[in-house]
Amino acid sequence: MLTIYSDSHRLHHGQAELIDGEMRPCFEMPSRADMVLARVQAVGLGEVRPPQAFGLEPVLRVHDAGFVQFLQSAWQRWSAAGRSHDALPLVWPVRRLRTDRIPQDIDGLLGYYAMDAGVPITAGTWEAVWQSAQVAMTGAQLLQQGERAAFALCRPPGHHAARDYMGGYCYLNNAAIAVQMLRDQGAERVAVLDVDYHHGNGTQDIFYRRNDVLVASIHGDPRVEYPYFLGYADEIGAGEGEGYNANFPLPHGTVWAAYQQALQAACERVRQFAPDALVVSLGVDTYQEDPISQFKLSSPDYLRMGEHIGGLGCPTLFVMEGGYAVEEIGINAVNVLQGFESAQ
Ligand SMILES: NCCCCCC(=O)NO
Ligand SMILES: [Zn+2]
Repeated sequence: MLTIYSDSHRLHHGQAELIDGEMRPCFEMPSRADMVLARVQAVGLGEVRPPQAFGLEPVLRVHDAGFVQFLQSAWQRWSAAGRSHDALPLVWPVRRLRTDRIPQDIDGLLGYYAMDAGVPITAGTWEAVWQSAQVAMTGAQLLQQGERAAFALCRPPGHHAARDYMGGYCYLNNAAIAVQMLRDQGAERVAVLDVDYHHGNGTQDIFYRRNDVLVASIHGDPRVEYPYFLGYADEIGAGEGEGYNANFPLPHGTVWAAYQQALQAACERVRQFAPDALVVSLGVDTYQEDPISQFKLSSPDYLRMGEHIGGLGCPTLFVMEGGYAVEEIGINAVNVLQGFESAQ
């Protein structure tokens, strides 16, 4: 399987995130991608290629132009306010505050365009985010060119980013951008299977009213897990998109036996949708040792996960999302890819 990777990811390394009521070192760190790349190379998964350059147009097929412009200019605005540490929001527009007016001040803009305090912006963030999206688009192009599968080793991740907001370590929605590129290049129907521990609120939001993209997600129950405010089973899509969104929330402590049942149900939804291509949001924070997550999958379970996905028989683009047990992230992510290949 081909891997697409850009070393530009290390330009983004937030110093701290607000978690459990205190500022702690960011879990989303450069070594995550280094460990996955090392495992790809150690097992000889296949060639590792740099991303192609696709420009802004495909990004603007998914994201709001004002949001993208904010991402491009946020560090400069933050620096112009005399600050040299990471940019973080300090206020958010919750219920009955106005969002029909966009603030001009950087602190107002950060809150307007962020859903949480998990998205530090540094001097190199935009370049890293930009290249991460190019990595995903390159993967989409490889599928269009006939590859059965490809692995977009994206960092930062993307599935919490919606059309016009960032959050949960995500800035641009790499998987959604790849989906839209596949649609624009001829795929009639594209399915997204999100196996990250956290609900991909951004991906759901982007495609919620559409029937050309099925989004199926297995994740921690939002009653007790981030992102808390989306990801319930009764979110089935709206308008033309009704019936094209499927959430499979699971409780803390979920082990493979229960996870597998949800995965089989999600795969059945994909099978029924009969997509021309499948994009897998591959987070491995479902791992039993993950520091911020509460499922209990073991490393061999990821081989099984890959087999289930391979059994769908679709051209598949894997897009790296979360996973914070850095020592095992490479083993677990590549196990999915090797399990997939064994089922081809
Ligand atoms: N700081 C709150 C938790 C952020 C979750 C990031 C993630 O892994 N999403 O898939
Ligand atoms: Zn996650």
